[in-house]
Amino acid sequence: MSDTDGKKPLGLGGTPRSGQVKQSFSHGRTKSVVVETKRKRVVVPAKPGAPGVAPVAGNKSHLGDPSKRPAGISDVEMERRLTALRAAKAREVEDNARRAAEEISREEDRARKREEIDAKEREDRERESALKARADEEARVKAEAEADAKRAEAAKNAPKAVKPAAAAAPAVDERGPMGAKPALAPARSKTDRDRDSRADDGGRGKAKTDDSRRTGKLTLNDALAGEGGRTRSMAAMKRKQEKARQKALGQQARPEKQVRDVKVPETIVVSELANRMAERAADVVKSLMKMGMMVTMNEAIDVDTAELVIEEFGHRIVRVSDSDVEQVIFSVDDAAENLVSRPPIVTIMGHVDHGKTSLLDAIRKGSVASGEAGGITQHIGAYQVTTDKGALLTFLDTPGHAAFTSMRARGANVTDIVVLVVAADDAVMPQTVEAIKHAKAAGVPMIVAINKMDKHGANPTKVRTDLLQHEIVVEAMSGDVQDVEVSAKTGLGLDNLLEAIALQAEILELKANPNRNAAAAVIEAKLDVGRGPVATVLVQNGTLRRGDIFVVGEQWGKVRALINDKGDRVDEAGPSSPVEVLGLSGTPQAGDVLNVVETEAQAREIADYREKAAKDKRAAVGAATTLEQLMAKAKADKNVSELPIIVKADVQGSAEAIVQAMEKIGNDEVRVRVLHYGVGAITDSDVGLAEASNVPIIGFNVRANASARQSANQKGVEIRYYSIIYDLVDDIKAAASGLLKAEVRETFIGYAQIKEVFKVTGIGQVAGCIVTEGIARRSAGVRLLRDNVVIHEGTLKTLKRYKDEVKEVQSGQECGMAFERYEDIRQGDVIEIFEREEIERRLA
Ligand SMILES: Nc1nc2c(ncn2[C@@H]2O[C@H](COP(=O)(O)OP(=O)(O)OP(=O)(O)O)[C@@H](O)[C@H]2O)c(=O)[nH]1
Repeated sequence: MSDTDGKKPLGLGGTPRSGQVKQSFSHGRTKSVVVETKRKRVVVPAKPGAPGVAPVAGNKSHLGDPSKRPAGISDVEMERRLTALRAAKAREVEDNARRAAEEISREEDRARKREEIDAKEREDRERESALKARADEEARVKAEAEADAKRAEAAKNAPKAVKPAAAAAPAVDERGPMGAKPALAPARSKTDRDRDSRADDGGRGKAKTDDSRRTGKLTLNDALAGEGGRTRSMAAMKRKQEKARQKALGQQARPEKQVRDVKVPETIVVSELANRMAERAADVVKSLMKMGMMVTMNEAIDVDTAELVIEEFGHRIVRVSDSDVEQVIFSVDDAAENLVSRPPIVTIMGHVDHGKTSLLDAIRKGSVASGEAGGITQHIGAYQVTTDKGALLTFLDTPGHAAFTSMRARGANVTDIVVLVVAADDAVMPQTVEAIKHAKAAGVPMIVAINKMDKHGANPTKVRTDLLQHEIVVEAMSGDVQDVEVSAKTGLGLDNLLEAIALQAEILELKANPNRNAAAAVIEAKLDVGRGPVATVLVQNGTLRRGDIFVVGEQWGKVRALINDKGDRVDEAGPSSPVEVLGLSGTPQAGDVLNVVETEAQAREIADYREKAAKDKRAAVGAATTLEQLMAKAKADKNVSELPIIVKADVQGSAEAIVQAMEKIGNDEVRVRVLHYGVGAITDSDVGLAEASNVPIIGFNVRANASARQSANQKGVEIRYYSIIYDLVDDIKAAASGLLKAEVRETFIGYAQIKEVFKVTGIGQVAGCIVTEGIARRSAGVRLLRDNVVIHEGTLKTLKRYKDEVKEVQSGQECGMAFERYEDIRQGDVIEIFEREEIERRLA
C-alpha cells in the first residue's frame, strides 16, 4: 500500500510540476512519494507615490523582500514589528537626550560639591598649618613638610578625581530612574574609586559611582543599587571609610611585610618553622624544594637549613639551644615594693622516737601519730597552724627513719626554720647529728625543742651539753640558738616553742610576692586511683591558682583542683601554703619544683626537654665508657649474687626510701637489686615483669588489684605486703642472707710423719707413719708437706692400723696412709690433717 493512495499531494496551489519517487524499505516494503516542485513568486516593488499605493499599509516596499523573511511571517506582522522598532528607536533617542540632560545637571552638581570639598580641605589645611605655625620652630618645619606632602598628594589626586567623572559624563546610565537619582556616598579614596571604575565595565555610569563615593552620605538606595544590585555590609562600608581616612592621613593602606625574629632550636619541624615565621607551610615546603630539599611539612630540618629559609622569607633567625626552653621560667627578682610577709616554713627534725610527730600533733591538736602504721611517720605531711597570737606557721612533718634521709634533706631545702627535737630522757643520737648537719648545710636557723620533759629522769642539761659537741650553743648556755623545754604529752612549753618560732620568723623577715606566677616545691607525690597523679606542694613564691598551666620536673599540667591541708577545695594558694595539686600529666618526684608558665605549649616543651635530658643522663651514667671498665663491671657482677625485687608503694617518698634502704642491704657478695619501683597498686604489668625476671613483688601500703592477684597466683609470683619499713628491711635482709655462700672454717686436727714408703698391690704407694700430734681421721682432709712446703692437698684413700681399716688413729700410734689419686710420697714428708666446717652467715 502506498502512502499516497486517495490523497492529493500537499501544495500551495497553482500548477505544480510533480513526479513520483519510489522508496524501498526493509522486509520488502516500498513507498511511493509524490515530489512537487513549486514555482517561485516574483514580487515587483511598487514605485513610491504611485497611485493606489498606501503610504504605509498599501505600499509594501518598506517591508522588504518577503522571500528573505522568516517563513510564516505575513506582511501585517512585518508591518507591526517595524512600527514597534521605530517606536523603540524614538524612545531611545528621547531617553538618551533626557539622560544627557540629567548627566549634565549632575555633573554641575558634582563640580559644585567638589569645589565645596576642595574649599573645605583647603580651609582645613590652612587652619592646620596655622596651628602648627604657632608651635615651636622645629615642629613648625616638620608641620610644613607634612602640609607640603599633603598638598602634593592632593594635587596629584585632584585631576585624577575629575577625569573619570568627566569621561563618564556622556555614558548612559542603565540603572534607570532609581540609579539616576544623585545619591550621596561617603568620600572615597582614589584607589577605591579607580577600583570601582574598573569593576564597573563599560555601560555602568562611572560618573554615578564616583559621585556616590564622593558625596559623603550613604542612602539606602545608593547602598542597594551602588554596586549593580550587590549589597555591601556596614562593616565593609566602615572598612572603606577607614581606608580612606588612613589614606588621607598619609598612612599606607597596605601594611608592609613584617620582619620577624624567628627562634629556631637545633632542629625544627617545617610546619612549626612556617608557624613561627607566620608564613604558609606550603610556601616554606616550596622554598625548601627549590633548594633541593624534598621534605614534607611534618619533617624536621636542621638549624642551618632553617636559616636559609628564614632569610629567603626576609625574616631574622634567632638561634636557641634546647635548654633555652627553660628560660621562660627564670623570672627576674621581685621588686622590694611587691614583697609581702609570708608565714615561715618549719621542719621538725630529730632522732627516731624523740617525739617529732607527737610534738607536731600536740601543736595542731590533731592526732597524726595514732593513725600511723607502726607509729612511724611514713611520709612528709605539711600543715598550717595559727598560734594563739594569730601568727600563721607552716609545718613540714618529716619522717624520722634513717631511710628517709633524702626526703629530709629535701625538706630542709624548702625550710626556713628547723625545730630540732631531742628527747630529754635520751641524748643526742646519730640522726640528731644528721639533722644538725642538714640544717647547717642549708643555712637554716635552728630551735632546739627538748622534749619529754614530763618524764622521770629527764635531763635537759645533758642535752644542752651534748649539743655543745656539735657546735650548737643554746641560749641557756649563753649561745644564740633558742632552746625550749617542752612535753608533747602534757603540752608543757608549747606556747614558748611557737613564740620562739614566731620570733625567729620575724628576725628572718620572710617575704614573697603573691602577685606573680607561682613557684612551688613538691614535697610529696602519689598516684591516686580516683584522682590520678596528685602532688603535695609548698608554694614558695607567687600564687598558685586553679586553671594555671605549670611544669613540674618532667611532668606538666593544668591545675584542675587545689586542696588545702584541711581537705577543703580552694581556688588559690599563696606563698608558704601547702596544697595538693590535681591535674598533672604524671607523678613528679618529691623535691621537684613546680613553675607556672604562660601556655600549654611552653609547659609541654619544657617537660619534653627535661624528660629527654633525664633519659640521656641515665643512659650516660649506665653506659660503661671503656672496655676495661666494661670487663671489670662484668667480672664484679659475676661474683655478686643478686636478690632482685619489685617495689610498689603508696607514695613516691616511701618508694624512694625503700629503694635506698634496699641499696644499703648487702655486701661485696650479695646485693638487693630493685628491678622496678613505682607508686600505686600492684598491677598485671608488675606481675608480668616479676614472672619474666622471677622476682618477688613487695607492696608497701598497697595491694594487688584483683586481676594482678589472680595472675600472680597462676604464675606463682610471690607478693609480700608490708606497712612498716623495719619489717620489710628485716625480711629482705634475711632473704639476701640466704644468697651468701656459707663460710668454710678449717680446723687443724693433727700431724703425722712418714717413716717409710712401701707399695701394696691394689692400693699403690702407702706411707707408714706415726701420728706425732693430735689425731689422724679417715674422713679428714690432708696436706702433704715437704720441707714445710705444701706439695699436695687432698683426701685419704685408706687409713690402716696394722691390717685393719680404721676411722681414726691417736697421737703416738703408727698407721698406714694412702692418698687418693696421689702417689708421690717420700720418707720424711709430713702429713697435715685438718677438718673443714661450713658456717652459715647472715647479713649485718
Ligand atoms: N612521756 C612522753 N612521751 C612522749 C612525748 N613525746 C612523744 N612521746 C612518745 O614517744 C614515742 C615516739 O613518739 P613519735 O612522735 O612517734 O616520735 P617520732 O620522732 O615522730 O618518731 P618517728 O616517726 O618514728 O620518727 C611515742 O610513744 C610517744 O607517745 C613526751 O613529751 N612525753
